[in-house]
Amino acid sequence: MTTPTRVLVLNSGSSSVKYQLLDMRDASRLAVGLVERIGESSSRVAHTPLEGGGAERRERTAPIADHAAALKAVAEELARDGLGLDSPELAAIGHRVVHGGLRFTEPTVVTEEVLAEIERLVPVAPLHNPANLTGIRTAQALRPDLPQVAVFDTAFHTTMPEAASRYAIDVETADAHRIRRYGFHGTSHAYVSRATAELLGRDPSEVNVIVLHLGNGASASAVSGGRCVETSMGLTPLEGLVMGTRSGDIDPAVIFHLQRVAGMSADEIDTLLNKRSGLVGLCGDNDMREIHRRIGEGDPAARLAFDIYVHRLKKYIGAYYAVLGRVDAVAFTAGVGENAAPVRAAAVAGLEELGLAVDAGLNAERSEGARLISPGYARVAVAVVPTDEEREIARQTFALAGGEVNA
Ligand SMILES: Nc1ncnc2c1ncn2[C@@H]1O[C@H](COP(=O)(O)OP(=O)(O)O)[C@@H](O)[C@H]1O
Ligand SMILES: CC(=O)OP(=O)(O)O
Ligand SMILES: [Mg+2]
Repeated sequence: MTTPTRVLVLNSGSSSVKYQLLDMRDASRLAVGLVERIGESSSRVAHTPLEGGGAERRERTAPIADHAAALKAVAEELARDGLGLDSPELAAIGHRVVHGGLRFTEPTVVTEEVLAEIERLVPVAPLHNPANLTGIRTAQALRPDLPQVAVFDTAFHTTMPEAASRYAIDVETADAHRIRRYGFHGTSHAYVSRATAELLGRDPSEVNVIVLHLGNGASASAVSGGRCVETSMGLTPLEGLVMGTRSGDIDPAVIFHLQRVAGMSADEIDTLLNKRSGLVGLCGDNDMREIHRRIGEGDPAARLAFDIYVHRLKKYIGAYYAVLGRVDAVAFTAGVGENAAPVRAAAVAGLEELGLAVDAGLNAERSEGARLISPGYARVAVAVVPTDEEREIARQTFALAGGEVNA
């Protein structure tokens, strides 16, 4: 029998599951897909078979009640292309797990004890860890013989110095409740900071990079010589930048004020800040494409939402510049970072004195891979670097499952 070389990666979010099936002999993708709007009446399943598959992209809407049903839909889609989970070519299943606390600094083979620890962290990642757990348990039930590997969003940030990772609150209280800054999107920050060094033709150990991961959730990180020294998310993925539906930084007293004066409960405020704030709270839309369109029509609420988003981003670029002392590159990634040229231009506008500038022509271009968008004279490279959390999770999963990774 040949050695299995395929890895299935599951990235379970609060209301979606993204997946990729890869062949780790060359890290090529055999299929990619997405189940979104889980729990709504019109969930969408989009499945694209790739290399050698020969089959067409398929899309359908159907009510998918929960993550377990979503995983079943994923298994069915793969099976239709002869890529089912029963395949003997599958070597392992890799899972993105958002919160790993302080304990998980490396990819980890899932055991009952690991599951219990991920469960214990649910209160600090309520939108994410429950979905991750369901993904793992469902995959285990389908393939109990395979290693299930958890790759943690928090792992890359465990190198942050205490000056960055501690909050300035009473130490005993903080320690008793493990309150500190953990940071998230670490797989993406690690991958993109390395890819940026590669784009510059330099070793990651030599370069300082500010990574701006701007998806639905958004975070910034300062990476020095390949190690994370600061990041914008904290105890939970709520701190930092303005996001699609999350507020990012606010004065914590806003919460007490809402409790005491507006009579809101802790759960109501949690929902307000996580789901009804950010871009959606400011203008009713969390999709940057829609915001661009409305700005084009002269819509003042969309304009203000954009300005607040970019203002916060610029503050973080300045802050991380100061933290790093010397910056070699600023890298934009994820849905907004990779696609929204106006966000990139506005975030860097006026920072010429810091050596930062964007070339309008390069910024407006559309292309697949990593690319520079700064003019030749700029001291600091500004780059668009597509992230690929799934491929990175596959690489780490396969390595842990004993495979030789060539790509
Ligand atoms: N062409 C585009 N122009 C501007 N923004 C875009 C474009 N495509 C995607 N986006 C933004 O990217 C977001 C999704 O980013 P993504 O990284 O896929 O998020 P997540 O992984 O958190 O679901 C969308 O909500 C939208 O705001
Ligand atoms: C941690 C986090 O915010 O993840 P996402 O962007 O997938 O919501
Ligand atoms: Mg994402």
